[in-house]
Amino acid sequence: MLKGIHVPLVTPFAPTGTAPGVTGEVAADVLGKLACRVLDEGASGLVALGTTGEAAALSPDERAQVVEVCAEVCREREVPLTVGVTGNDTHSVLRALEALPPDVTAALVTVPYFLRPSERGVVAHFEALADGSPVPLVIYHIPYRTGQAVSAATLRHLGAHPMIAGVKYATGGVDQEALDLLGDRPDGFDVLGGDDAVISPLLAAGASGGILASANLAPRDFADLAAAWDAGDVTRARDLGHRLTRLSAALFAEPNPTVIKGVLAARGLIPSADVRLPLLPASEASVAAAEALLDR
Ligand SMILES: O=C(O)C1=N[C@H](C(=O)O)C[C@H](O)C1
Repeated sequence: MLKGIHVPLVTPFAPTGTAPGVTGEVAADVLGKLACRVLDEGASGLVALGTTGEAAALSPDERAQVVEVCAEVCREREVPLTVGVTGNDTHSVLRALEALPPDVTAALVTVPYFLRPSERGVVAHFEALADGSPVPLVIYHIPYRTGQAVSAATLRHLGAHPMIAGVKYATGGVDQEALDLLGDRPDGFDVLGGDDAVISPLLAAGASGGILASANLAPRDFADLAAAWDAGDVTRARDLGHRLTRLSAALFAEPNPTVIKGVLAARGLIPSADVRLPLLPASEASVAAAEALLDR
């Protein structure tokens, strides 16, 4: 269901010029333009309310506004819209899923964080969500943030549920569990890379695509990378992959999405590089280093 490169859009804010970490309102018109730009350049779909979109720092009204803007663009372009839904208690996540507006293709749901339930608890959580959700789920597996291990066997078990469409796999590398999962995944269950710097080897190992913050800046290159691995064009894929890994490392030199917003603002694509507390804007040096790689 979700192949290719899906872009978790940043949330652009109107400039205030007050204090670092304090921003103006969501620049909805600019968000719409960013959405069109990444799709024009080859992205397969959009992700609203990802970590990159600073979802946790948006008010409920702002979250609804972001989803509305993205949904309108996805509707016009007939591409999938995935919406991030976070939370670590089953009932409130289920309520949030039930409240999703129409036009949402899938919900990106984080493995319950901080609580560290057993893996059986994780399975019970996702089965309860999948049984009640109006849209298919993509499991967001990011153990270095959630503190929760989930094995390939557990993901494979969950992937057999008809309402669990895939996993955004972000364990920090291409580990044995990733290869185990990619070597034997349920029919119709997509594995999407979620660690930008290792997307190339994950695609080489058989991932269906990626949800990549770096694609806010280089959508065409990431789309080409996915297409090259898909077509078996190993020489091109390796070359692109090596270059994009360096770019992603530079874009993640400071907490995401601060460097990406710095570069987007420097290029006039968003009105300010502002991020909301507890994030602080990236340093000029990090933005300049990323820009230099992007220019190459
Ligand atoms: O917002 C997302 O979705 C992503 N967030 C990750 C992060 O902030 O660590 C990075 C990934 O590229 C996509």
